[in-house]
Formats: sequence, C-alpha cells, structure tokens
Amino acid sequence: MHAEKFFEKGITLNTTHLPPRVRLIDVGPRDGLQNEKQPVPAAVKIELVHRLQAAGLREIEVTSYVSPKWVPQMADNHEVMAGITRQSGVRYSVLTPNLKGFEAALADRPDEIVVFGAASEAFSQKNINCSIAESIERFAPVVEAARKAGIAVRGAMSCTVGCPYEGDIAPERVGMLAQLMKDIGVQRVDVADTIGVGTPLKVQRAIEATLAHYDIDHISGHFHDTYGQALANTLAALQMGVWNFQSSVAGLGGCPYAKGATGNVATEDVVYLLHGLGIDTGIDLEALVDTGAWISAQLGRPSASRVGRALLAKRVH
Ligand SMILES: CC(C)(COP(=O)([O-])OP(=O)([O-])OC[C@H]1O[C@@H](n2cnc3c(N)ncnc32)[C@H](O)[C@@H]1OP(=O)([O-])[O-])[C@@H](O)C(=O)NCCC(=O)NCCSC(=O)C[C@@](C)(O)CC(=O)[O-]
Repeated sequence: MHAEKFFEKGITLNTTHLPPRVRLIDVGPRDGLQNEKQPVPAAVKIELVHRLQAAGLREIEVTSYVSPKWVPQMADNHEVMAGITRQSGVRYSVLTPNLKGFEAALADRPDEIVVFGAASEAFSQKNINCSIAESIERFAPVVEAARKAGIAVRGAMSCTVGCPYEGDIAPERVGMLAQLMKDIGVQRVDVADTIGVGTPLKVQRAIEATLAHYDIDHISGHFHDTYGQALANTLAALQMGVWNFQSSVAGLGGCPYAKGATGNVATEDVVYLLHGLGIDTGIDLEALVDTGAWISAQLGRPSASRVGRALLAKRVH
C-alpha cells in the first residue's frame, strides 16, 4: 500500500502516550564495562563519565560495590568515584547489593544507590548468590540506611521477560518482585531484559505488571540488544508512557552471569530514535557519537552503535 493510503486510513504510529521528553541513564561505565576482560584503567572510566556528562547525560551509573572476586573490573570503585569532577544537575548512581557494599559506597557520596534483584530464582542465585526472598532481606537494611542518609534508591529487576537458566518469565513474577521492592521502600524500578530476548508485547506485559506497584514516572526500561529487539522494545515502552530508560554508549556491556548476552541498547541509537520522534533528551548526539568512538578505541574494537557508525562514516564523506 502506498504511504499516503496508510495516512488516509488513519494507520499511523500510535503517539497517544509518547512522552514529550525522555531521561536517559547511561550505564556504560558500570554495566558496560563490568564484563570487560581486559583491565580498563580508572582514568578511562573517569574520562568516560566526563565525556558523557559533557554530551548532556544527566544520569550516569558509575560503578558497583560488589565483591572484587566476582567482578574484578569494578574493584576500582573508590578511585573512579573520587576522580569524577561532578557537574551540578547530574545524578551519579552506583550498585550496592548488601550493607557491606552500601557502607563502602557511602564514603563516595553517590546520589542514588541501586539494589539489584531478579524475577528468576536461578538468576538471583547465580548473580548475587541468594534466593529472591533472601535478596529482599539483604536489600531492606540497605534501602533504609540509604533513605536515612538522603540517598535515592532504585531497584533493578533482572530477567523480567527471560532468564538464561529458566527461560520465559511470567509477568506475574515481575509483579511479585515489584511488590517486594515497593514494600521495602525502593523508590523506582528498572524493568530489565537482561539477555535481550524480549519482544514488544512481552516487554509491555512486564511493564504492565510493574505498573500495579509503581507509577509510570518511577519505571524505567533497561533493554539489552542480543536479538536486535531493544529499539522496538523501547518504542513499545514509550507507547505506554515510559520516559526513563537505561542505555549504554557504544552499546557496551553484558552481565557476567548472562553468558552470550550482548550489551545494552546503544545510547546513540536510542537518542536517534527519540529525536526522530520529536522527543527531547537534552543530549548532543554528535558529542555522544564522539564519546562512543572514543571508548570503543580505548577498548580496541568498533562501536556496537549502528547510529554511531553511520554518523562517523557520514563525516568522512
Ligand atoms: C552480592 C555478593 C557480594 C554476595 O556474595 P556472597 O559470596 O554471597 O557474600 P558473603 O557475604 O558470603 O561474602 C563473601 C565474600 O565477599 C565479600 N563481600 C560481600 N559483599 C561484598 C561487597 N558488597 N563488596 C565487596 N566484597 C563483598 C565478603 O567480604 C567475603 O569476602 P572474603 O571473606 O571471602 O574475602 C556477590 O555475589 C557479588 O559480588 N556478586 C556480583 C554481582 C554483580 O555485580 N553482578 C553484575 C551486576 S547486576 C547486572 O549487571 C544486571 C543489571 C543491574 O544491569 C540489570 C540487568 O540487565 O538485568
């Protein structure tokens, strides 16, 4: 059918709930680099944060306070946090799985801490070495201490559509986890497709289950791009009114406990999609593309961002 005919019939993109602006949390320095086999110097991580904030990112997930035996790449958490020149209006978040991690993080004054659970029992065991119920018991005092210290609390919910060990995850399990997070005082949650197997309807069902416990302003989408579905899933979430998303410059990343899963959706690709929809991000796409090219060069491989690669190629011609 000819394009005009679609419009005549009123068949257009459903823009009813599209938000006017979107806030992106770049998780590149943490999620992006945590799985990197080669050591990445703290100075590179610090410069990555500086470049991201200069490109207009207003939320950056910087590092995690986890066991260095489990995730050696994040062992330099103190050095990285201490090395950042903070810009006003930027929120710096860090992962803290337990009180030990929170106490270590406290000295570095993060704006937000992230407790991270899973909608899958098997993933919870592999990732944080405890059941879902035990994880909530560990998170509760962390959340309480953070809120007492005036630090915001986010909860990452892994495997909300699929798990590398259990397969499909029912939306009810996502709803149960969201309820547990809410009960202990977590202020906002991420609906994460950890292994990038989700498709738009599945992702919408996971978000819908979360909406029973959190309003739309307190839900973010976190989509890995293993099966190339992350942008479609982002659009599906936008159509529900979700306006907070996590992404990773140059599509960096992967979780050490989700073998074969690729990185997060590239921030450059999400920004291009959003700007194309007329949605404001406050991000300078060209500066972001430079940042993606820079970190990819540091890691010695091409950027996983298709928009990044396309815009760089265009500059050459
Ligand atoms: C959670 C733990 C710490 C539990 O680890 P554990 O072994 O169950 O804890 P434990 O209390 O029995 O302690 C064992 C050892 O770990 C130490 N320890 C204990 N806690 C800490 C801490 N906070 N910081 C530093 N060290 C710690 C503790 O001191 C002790 O040291 P040892 O006496 O053997 O020398 C461990 O399983 C761990 O570090 N796991 C790594 C989890 C991780 O970082 N995963 C990747 C991030 S999640 C993710 O990427 C998904 C997400 C968020 O992006 C969303 C998505 O896409 O799905």
